[in-house]
Order: sequence, then structure tokens, then C-alpha cells
Amino acid sequence: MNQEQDSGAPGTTKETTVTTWDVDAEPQGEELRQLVASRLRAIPDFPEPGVVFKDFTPLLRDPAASRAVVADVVRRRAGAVDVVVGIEARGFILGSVMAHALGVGFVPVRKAGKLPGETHRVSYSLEYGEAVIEMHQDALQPGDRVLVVDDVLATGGTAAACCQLVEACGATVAGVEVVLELAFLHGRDHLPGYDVVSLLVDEA
Ligand SMILES: O=P(O)(O)OC[C@H]1O[C@H](OP(=O)(O)OP(=O)(O)O)[C@H](O)[C@@H]1O
Ligand SMILES: Nc1ncnc2[nH]cnc12
Repeated sequence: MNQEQDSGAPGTTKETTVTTWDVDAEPQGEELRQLVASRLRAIPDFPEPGVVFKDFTPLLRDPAASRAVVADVVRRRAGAVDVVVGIEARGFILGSVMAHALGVGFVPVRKAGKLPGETHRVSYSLEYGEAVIEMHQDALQPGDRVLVVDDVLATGGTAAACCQLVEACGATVAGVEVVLELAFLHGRDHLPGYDVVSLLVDEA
């Protein structure tokens, strides 16, 4: 649905037009999956030998494809989340635009030592190493329905650690959204009971 609103102040002739976004008109289903798959590239042996890195910078470079990814999440989650939590660094890019499109706030989960306030912290392992992530203790309120956003679900260590941080604040994980799930790394096994949605699933 497209809608135009006149928000000019009474007694003035100035008009401002606000156009809402028709998310249903964006690519969906198989069309969306093919579009997104065509904007990801596989880079072998990065960041270390044996890892095939799935690079989503071509997706970001294409406004139509990025917009379609965000629209897909808006169709599924609009009205059902209060906050988006994005995981440093790639989760920041997707998570912040999704928060904006959903009309909710954004909370960053950062690698250790980057946040200035009092934090909760969790250590975890991922496909190519170990890490510690943190979130400000006062970033969420008890009862907040939180959408966790990242680009890739690999071993699931990062997303599971992020869900722990959300719950440490007394908030609820409403769902986890990723663009690409590397199913052969069984990340879902670390996220039992969570509503995990991946746009693309790589089985190989
Ligand atoms: O499911 P996992 O095995 O935990 O892996 C997934 C995580 O790995 C990548 O982030 P990375 O830690 O490489 O950081 P970056 O976004 O700063 O590149 C990716 O963006 C996810 O956050
Ligand atoms: N293979 C991979 N490609 C991109 N991001 C990742 N995060 C963890 N594993 C990854």
C-alpha cells in the first residue's frame, strides 16, 4: 500500500509528502532467493585455509537486492518486535536498516572492549576462532521483544551468545534473522527453541 500524507502546519501553504513503502511489491519467495544468491560470492581460504568465506558486500552494493532483503523481514516481523539487536560488524549494517524499516530502535552487540557503559559479556567460538561479545546492561528492558539480526549463521556460536545477552537483560528473543545459513555447520543446534529464519540455506 502506498500512502501520501500532508503534514504541513495549519495556516501555511508548505506541504511535505511522506511516501510509505509497499513491502508486498518487493521480490518474494524463489525470486528473492535467486536475487540474493546472485549477490553473494564465495571466497576460498579466507580468513584462513579451508574456510570458504561468503561475502555479502555485492548484496549491499545493489540497492534493489538489499531493499528486497529488508522488505522480507518487514513482512514477517512488523508489529512483532520492539528492538533490533545487530551483531558487530556485518549485523550492524543489516540490523540498523531493518530497525529503521520496522520503526523500532537498534542495539549494538559489540566485540569486547568497545562499549563504554556497564555491559553483559559472553565468550563463544565460531568457524574461525574465539570471541567475546558485549551489550550494554541498560540497552533492553525486561519484556522487550527482540529481533537478533546477522548476515551469516555458521556454527551458531555468535547468534547463541547474542541471545544469551538479550536474556541477561530480561528481554525476550522474538526471532533470529540471517541472510545465509551454512547448514553443514549445524548452527541451529545452538539455538533450540528460537524462531530462526534464514533467507538462503547452503547445504554443501
Ligand atoms: O555462526 P558463527 O560460527 O558464530 O559465525 C557467524 C558470525 O561470523 C561472522 O562474523 P565475524 O565474527 O567474522 O565478524 P565480522 O562481522 O566483524 O566480520 C558473521 O558475521 C557472524 O556474526
Ligand atoms: N564461511 C563464512 N563466511 C562468512 N561469514 C562467516 N562467519 C562464519 N563463517 C563464515
